[in-house]
Amino acid sequence: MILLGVNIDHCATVRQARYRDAATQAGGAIEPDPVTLAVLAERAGADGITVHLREDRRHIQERDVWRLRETIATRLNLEMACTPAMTALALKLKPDSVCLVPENRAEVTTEGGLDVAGQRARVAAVVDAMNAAGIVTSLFIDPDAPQLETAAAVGAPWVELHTGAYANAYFTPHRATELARLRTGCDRGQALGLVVNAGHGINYVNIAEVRTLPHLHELNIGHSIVSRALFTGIEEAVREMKARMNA
Ligand SMILES: CC(=O)[C@@H](O)[C@H](O)COP(=O)(O)O
Ligand SMILES: NCC(=O)COP(=O)(O)O
Repeated sequence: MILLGVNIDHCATVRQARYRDAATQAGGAIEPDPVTLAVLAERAGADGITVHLREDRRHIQERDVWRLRETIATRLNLEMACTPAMTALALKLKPDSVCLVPENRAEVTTEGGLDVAGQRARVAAVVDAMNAAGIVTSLFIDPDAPQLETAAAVGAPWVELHTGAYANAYFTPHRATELARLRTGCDRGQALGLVVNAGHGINYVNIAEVRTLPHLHELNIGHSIVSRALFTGIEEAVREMKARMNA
């Protein structure tokens, strides 16, 4: 069975919608509360909760991650940039796992995978710190051989394959090529002894193909689940995705 990590970032996007900068953000936007959403998602069968604490705090705030740590019953997966500040925060927070992701303030969303091969020493230092603290590290990478091989070489136990290129290509002639690229990545990750997760842009339509990828441990899905929850409620949105993942 493939596990489901529910990313609740975009509940916080709605909450922050009226706050343009850190000064007003601190003014106490309180609803919709991401922690409440996380608890309801768990009640509906979420196997874990994922949040991306971005440096620009466009959605999830630091106070959210501390409240999640105290409240949720499943697993807390903290997505973070490879920075000293985020490493220090994670070592204090002690999430069940961290997922190292690329970040830049100009991006609309996470546009590509972390270039592990191009910054091996920087990534290895964070992985070593997390390994020493007993925190599982996942690397959010494109499904390509140099990234997968470097992920294994730096001692990361998990990878999360970026499914965004496939999701964006779904209605184009490139869809089959991107799915094949992911399939090859899953096989290579398994062969390298890595736990293989996947995420970004997975929805209630493309899940029918994503679920056929081999060796999948967990899918991290957020935007489509939160979007559907606006109409059906989070519990039904989570139940429906779990049913489709494992149909
Ligand atoms: C790393 C990843 O794919 C998700 O966490 C994604 O970043 C969702 O958050 P954003 O929409 O802010 O990128
Ligand atoms: N790492 C992917 C994730 O957590 C959720 O991405 P999305 O479903 O919001 O695109």
